[in-house]
Amino acid sequence: MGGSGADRARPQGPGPRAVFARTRRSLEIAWRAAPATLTAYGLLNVAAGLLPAAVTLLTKWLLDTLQFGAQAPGVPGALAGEPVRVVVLLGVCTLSTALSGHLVTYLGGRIRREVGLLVQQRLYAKVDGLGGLRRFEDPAFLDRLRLAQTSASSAPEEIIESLFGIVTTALMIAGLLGILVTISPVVTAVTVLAALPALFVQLSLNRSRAGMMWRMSPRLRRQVFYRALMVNPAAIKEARLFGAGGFLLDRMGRETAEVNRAEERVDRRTVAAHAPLALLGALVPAGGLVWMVGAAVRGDFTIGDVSAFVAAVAGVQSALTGTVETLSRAYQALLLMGHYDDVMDTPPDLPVPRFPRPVGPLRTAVRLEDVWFRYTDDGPWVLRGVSLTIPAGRSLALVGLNGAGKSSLVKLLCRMYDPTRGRVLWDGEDIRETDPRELRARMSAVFQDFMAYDLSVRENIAIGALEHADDTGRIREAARDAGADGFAADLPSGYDTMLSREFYQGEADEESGVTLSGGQWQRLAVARALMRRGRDLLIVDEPTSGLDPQAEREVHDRLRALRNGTTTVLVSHRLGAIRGVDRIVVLQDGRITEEGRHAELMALGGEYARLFALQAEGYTGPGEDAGNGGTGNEDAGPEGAGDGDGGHGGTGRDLPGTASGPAVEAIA
Ligand SMILES: Nc1ncnc2c1ncn2[C@@H]1O[C@H](COP(=O)(O)OP(=O)(O)OP(=O)(O)O)[C@@H](O)[C@H]1O
Repeated sequence: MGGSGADRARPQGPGPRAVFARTRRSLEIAWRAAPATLTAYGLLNVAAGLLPAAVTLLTKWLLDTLQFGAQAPGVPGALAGEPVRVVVLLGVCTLSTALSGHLVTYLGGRIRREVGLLVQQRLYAKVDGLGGLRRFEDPAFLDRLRLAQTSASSAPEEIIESLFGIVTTALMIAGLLGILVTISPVVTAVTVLAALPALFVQLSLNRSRAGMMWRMSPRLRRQVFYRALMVNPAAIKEARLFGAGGFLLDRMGRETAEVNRAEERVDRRTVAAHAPLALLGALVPAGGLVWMVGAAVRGDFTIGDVSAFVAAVAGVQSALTGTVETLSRAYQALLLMGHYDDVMDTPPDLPVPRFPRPVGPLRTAVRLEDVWFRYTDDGPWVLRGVSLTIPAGRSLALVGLNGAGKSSLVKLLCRMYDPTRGRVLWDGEDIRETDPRELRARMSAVFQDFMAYDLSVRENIAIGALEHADDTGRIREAARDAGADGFAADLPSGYDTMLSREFYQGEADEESGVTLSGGQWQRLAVARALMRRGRDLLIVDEPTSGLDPQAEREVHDRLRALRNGTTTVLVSHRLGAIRGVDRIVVLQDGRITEEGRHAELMALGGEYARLFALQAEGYTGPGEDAGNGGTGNEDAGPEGAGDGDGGHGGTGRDLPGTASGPAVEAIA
């Protein structure tokens, strides 16, 4: 979050270099996305800029020709005394003006769509390529990313539109002023001078509006956050039970009111500044017109001059107003483009060497060598000098209380982060020397906070190994192994049934989804991991926390069979389920405190034996001294404080009183 407070205090107006760089980037994107459309758009804008002056001039010539015939002053030879030719030209120009407006809008839309697509692709390819997780836990980066997501597809197109808009109005103003100068340099000077205050006042108002929007943006985002909470099913459950709806509504209302007050202040200043400007804007042309008419009556000006004056003054004024609006939009778009640039220029959090070492099949071991890890530079150590060997083909279980560092260790194994100190070795090679994608291709995993995708059952499983997405046999086998085949086959469209908690497309639509239970989602997550069969390392972080006793038994049996020969790292609070692994490692406060087979650790009588005994008491019912009233049993039991992790904990991580779980079987 560092520095964001100070940054918030002022709108970060882009300097000239940033304006140039962002405009150039926008043009480059538009050129990549739609070169022909961009060229046509540019040419049409130039034409649109020149046409008003042409119409004004032709009108003047027409009137002068009607008044003076072939002797009309200033009318070119071919048109002199030829009002029909002038009318035809005037018609062509008027028609072109009308058509060019529509064409510019159409081409602008095309550019917007093409640019939006390209920018979206680039932004999300960048996000996908960031490699690790660190950036996604940095609030400042997330904030920028959110802004880039909402604005990135529109900002480049708006910058281009503004750029061409400014070119158009500049041409228009230059053309009209050119005509005015030929009529009267004094009138021209007065018109320009009268328009300048409006320009400066508008620019200053724009800046203060942009500043207000910038200062209000955290409030706007919090407002969106409260709004989302009020319709989020998970949040609604709690809001209903705790009666927190009013609290959220009140918070949302307060944020909105604060934003409204700030907008109101800027609106009032705008009105106050505009009143004298409007007066000036009306008086100058009116005064000029009175003077022109008087001079025309005296014979100093022709009727064509008067008509050209009226059209030119009105044209210049409206063009200047348009420029101000365009500049204001450009300013906003340039600010937003800055967020996109920031995201695009973010370096990856996991450096990948230019020539990464290939990751071969695991032959000897994965090894952690004196690994120290913390999530932020000033945060507490989560792992403190962990050294650990996971021999190829063997299974290892990580055990420890909540917050001991088990999941963090797993994330280091998958190279979601690099250790702060120490090394993780794959067959002796530091995994920092490898490409994380290649490394992860050698692994499969079920994470504690697994994903539930609003896709079909088939797709939910196939995501584990998309190269086999069409292999129905493999998908069904993975589902069977995870205990998901039974309920999946019974769904309305079997494996093609859409699973959804959010999308609904109407009663008759097959796309509208079926909602699964927490445990069913978890079985799909296990099936997804099992789709990647034959990988070198299988990581299973709390695979059965939401499963019913029967499914838990089945999944553990299957995992036991699968880990035969597969290098496996298993994290579980169900100590009975992991007692069969080759090695159990106890983590306490980021350090390894015990290590060995189940029997060895039980004989040691340390932390593992204590946790195992506590859990056994839970399963054997209200024993003489089981659990209640003991010493700090809220923390001591591995399940005691486990709810709430990753949004999926809490769903029966332990099932006290059930008589058929593997833990019971193991302990009995
Ligand atoms: N993304 C993160 N950013 C900062 N701190 C984190 C992050 N993830 C975990 N931690 C902290 O790291 C410590 C270890 O967490 P970790 O999830 O590794 O524990 P665990 O042993 O897996 O716990 P549990 O049994 O509850 O799953 C905790 O103190 C936690 O608050």
